[in-house]
Amino acid sequence: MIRLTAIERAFTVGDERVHALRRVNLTIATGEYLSIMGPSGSGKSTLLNILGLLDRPDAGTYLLEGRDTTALNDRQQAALRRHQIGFIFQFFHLVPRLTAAENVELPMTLAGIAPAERKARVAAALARLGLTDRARHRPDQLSGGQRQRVAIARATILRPALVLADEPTGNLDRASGQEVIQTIEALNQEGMTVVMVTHDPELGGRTRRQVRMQDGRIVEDSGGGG
Ligand SMILES: Nc1ncnc2c1ncn2[C@@H]1O[C@H](COP(=O)(O)OP(=O)(O)OP(=O)(O)O)[C@@H](O)[C@H]1O
Repeated sequence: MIRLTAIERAFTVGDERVHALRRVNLTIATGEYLSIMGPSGSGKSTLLNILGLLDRPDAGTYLLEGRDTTALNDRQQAALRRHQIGFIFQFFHLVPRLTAAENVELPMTLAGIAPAERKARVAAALARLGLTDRARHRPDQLSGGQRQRVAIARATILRPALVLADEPTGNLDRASGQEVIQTIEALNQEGMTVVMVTHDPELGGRTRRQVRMQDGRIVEDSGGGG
C-alpha cells in the first residue's frame, strides 16, 4: 500500500521557482492498476520519480508498505527500490552490449541469486513473453516491442510489489503497444501494483483507476484508495 500525504516538490530554475507538485495526496492500494494523465509539465514524471524513490519530496510523507520512506537514507532507499520497485521507461534503457537474456538476468546477478536459478528464471520469463528465440539477440537486433518486453521482464524478474511505467508505449507502433500493454496487464493480474504515466487517452482508459494532474495538483481521481 502506498500513501502520499501533502507531497511538495519545487525546482529552482534561474531565479524562478517551479512548483512541480503542490500538496499532493494519493493512496494506492496493493494490486491497483492506475494511470496518471495530464498536460505536459503538470507534474506526472515528478510524481512517478518520487513514487520510485528516484527523487525526494521537499515536504510531505511517503509510506510504502507501511514504511516511511522519507525517513530512510539513500542506501536504504536504494535497497527498497531494488527489491520492491520495477521501472519501465519509454526508451527501454536496455544495456546495448548485453543480449536479451543477459539484460533480464542482470538484476538477479546484482541481487546475488545463484547462476542456475538465474538461468531458469530468465528462460521462463522469455518463454512467457514469446521471446525464447530472441534470447541471444542484442537490443539493436530486436524490434521496439520486443525491446520493451525484454525491459519489462528485466524490471519484474525480482517480482517487485510496485511497477512504475513512464509512457511505456510512447515509442511503439500501435500493434507493439498493444502487446506491451497486455504484458503489463498480466503483471497486474498476478498481483503487482501498476502505476503508469501516459498521454494516450485510450491507454489511460484501460486502467481501472485514472488520476488527472494539472499544475502540480491532482484535479481528478476516478476512485480507488482515495
Ligand atoms: N529537474 C528539474 N529541474 C527543474 N525543473 C524541473 C525538473 N523536473 C521537472 N521540472 C519542472 O517541473 C514541472 C513538472 O515537470 P514534470 O516532468 O513532472 O511534468 P510532466 O507532467 O511529466 O510533463 P511531460 O508530460 O512533458 O513529461 C515542469 O514545469 C518542469 O519544467
